Amino acid sequence: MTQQPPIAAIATPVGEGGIAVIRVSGLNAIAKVNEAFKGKDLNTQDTHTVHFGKVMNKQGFPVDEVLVTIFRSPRSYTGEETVEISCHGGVLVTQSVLETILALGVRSAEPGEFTQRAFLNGKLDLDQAEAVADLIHAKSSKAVDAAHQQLEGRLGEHIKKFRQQIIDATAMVELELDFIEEDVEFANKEQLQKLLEELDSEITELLETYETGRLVKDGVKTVLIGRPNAGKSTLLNTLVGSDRAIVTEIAGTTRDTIDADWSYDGLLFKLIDTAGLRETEDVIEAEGVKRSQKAFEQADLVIYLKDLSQPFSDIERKEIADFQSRAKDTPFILIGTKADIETDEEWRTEFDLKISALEGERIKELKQLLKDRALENKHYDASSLLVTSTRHRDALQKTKEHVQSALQALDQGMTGDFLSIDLRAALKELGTITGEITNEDVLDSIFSRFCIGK
Ligand SMILES: Nc1nc2c(c(=O)[nH]1)N(C=O)[C@@H](CNc1ccc(C(=O)N[C@@H](CCC(=O)O)C(=O)O)cc1)CN2
Ligand SMILES: Nc1nc2c(ncn2[C@@H]2O[C@H](COP(=O)(O)OP(=O)(O)OP(=O)(O)O)[C@@H](O)[C@H]2O)c(=O)[nH]1
Ligand SMILES: [K+]
Repeated sequence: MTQQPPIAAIATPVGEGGIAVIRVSGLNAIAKVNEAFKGKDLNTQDTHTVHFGKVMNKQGFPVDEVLVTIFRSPRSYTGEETVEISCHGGVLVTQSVLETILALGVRSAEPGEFTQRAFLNGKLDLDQAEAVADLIHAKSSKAVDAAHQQLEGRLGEHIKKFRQQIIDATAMVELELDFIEEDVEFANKEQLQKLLEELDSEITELLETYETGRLVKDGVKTVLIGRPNAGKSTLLNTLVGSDRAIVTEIAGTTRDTIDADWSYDGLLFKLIDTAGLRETEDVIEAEGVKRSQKAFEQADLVIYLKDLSQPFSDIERKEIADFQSRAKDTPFILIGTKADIETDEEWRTEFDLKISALEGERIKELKQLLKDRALENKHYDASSLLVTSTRHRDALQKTKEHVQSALQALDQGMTGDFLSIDLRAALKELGTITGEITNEDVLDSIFSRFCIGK
């Protein structure tokens, strides 16, 4: 393992806290920190041991009382020699300790640089490094589960299995190339075809988890639409449990879309309250209605709200039917609101649910309905592996295309070298997921998502 020059950063959030941690990793990190440490000689201490002492500045004054943990290479998160300094959690104290270390000739770490080093040192595959960022950014418990699965290497295991299958297929192709004269080709062909078809369907199966994975990781974009005064803002406030959106009896109160995060049963919903739909002369309101339409188009889940205290006009019926058909595969939920107000209207329309946000009627049922519909037709169980990143999905998609192209070549009786080209390309795509094959740009875009100190 080659160790790079040492880097340092505060690994805990900036702010007042009980303690804060400064991380130092790289060549001679222990000796470096030891220069500023008053206590035991850190140079002679074992890996994974903790030591009490003081950090002293160049003028010989104590900066803080600390606990220092040392990790000897390669047994650390980064694989490099690493020191963690736990100091008192004040903003200024923490900054002073960091500056004391930087003054020893240690460079400030870039965002994600520790994890990047862990990747370069083979401690983590690229997909695992990405999972670290996902874990940190996770906003729901299902997103945490998915990131943990990936961090544990579950995606990597699948990729490694696919790789082995392709290598096996390549070996068969090459065998055929060697014995082309001896007519072993035919016996092999069926076996090879079976292997590639299996691979194709396994990749497809993994790819199919992406739709769920995306919802779990990014949240379900849930758009509330309907006529002015239908009760959209009231419902949003009821769900999130605070007065996020302004509610008044004036139709046309909500002028712009309003976003609020709401979690239910481990799933994150990104609720979007929209301006009530109507023709309007008001330019601001008209722009709001335009934005409502846009939000609708990007939705993962649509809730159309209809005020049950108002008669149902034909225009409204048409509008609903229109939205429903435009929603296509996006789940569409029709909710009757203000069920607490009596009406003698005969409802010819099937509502999924009739609620009263004001009285809290059937809100529990609504929450469950939202969750069920959001994940309908999507197999989800907490232990299953999900593809959650577009980068992985794209690479898997390309792998699949190469495998299919190999199958086609086989079917058309093309020679082995054609198959080899496809198989090699498939292998390369898989390698980009785990990071065996990568480039500067990909790494930059991945690690720049991290915070400093990770
Ligand atoms: N204080 C602290 N807490 C932390 C981290 C850290 O770096 N420091 N982590 C960072 O994100 C996570 C834990 N990840 C870690 C992964 C590996 C090793 C490590 O020392 N690995 C050695 C030894 C393993 C062993 O003894 O079995 C190794 O891999 O060889 C440490 C932390 C979360 N909590
Ligand atoms: N009785 C009753 N009134 C409700 C209920 N939900 C909302 N309202 C009232 O209906 C009016 C409009 O509610 P909003 O939540 O502002 O409706 P909106 O659909 O967001 O309205 P716009 O911003 O105009 O699009 C307010 O006076 C609410 O108090 C309900 O369940 N029952
Ligand atoms: K209103």
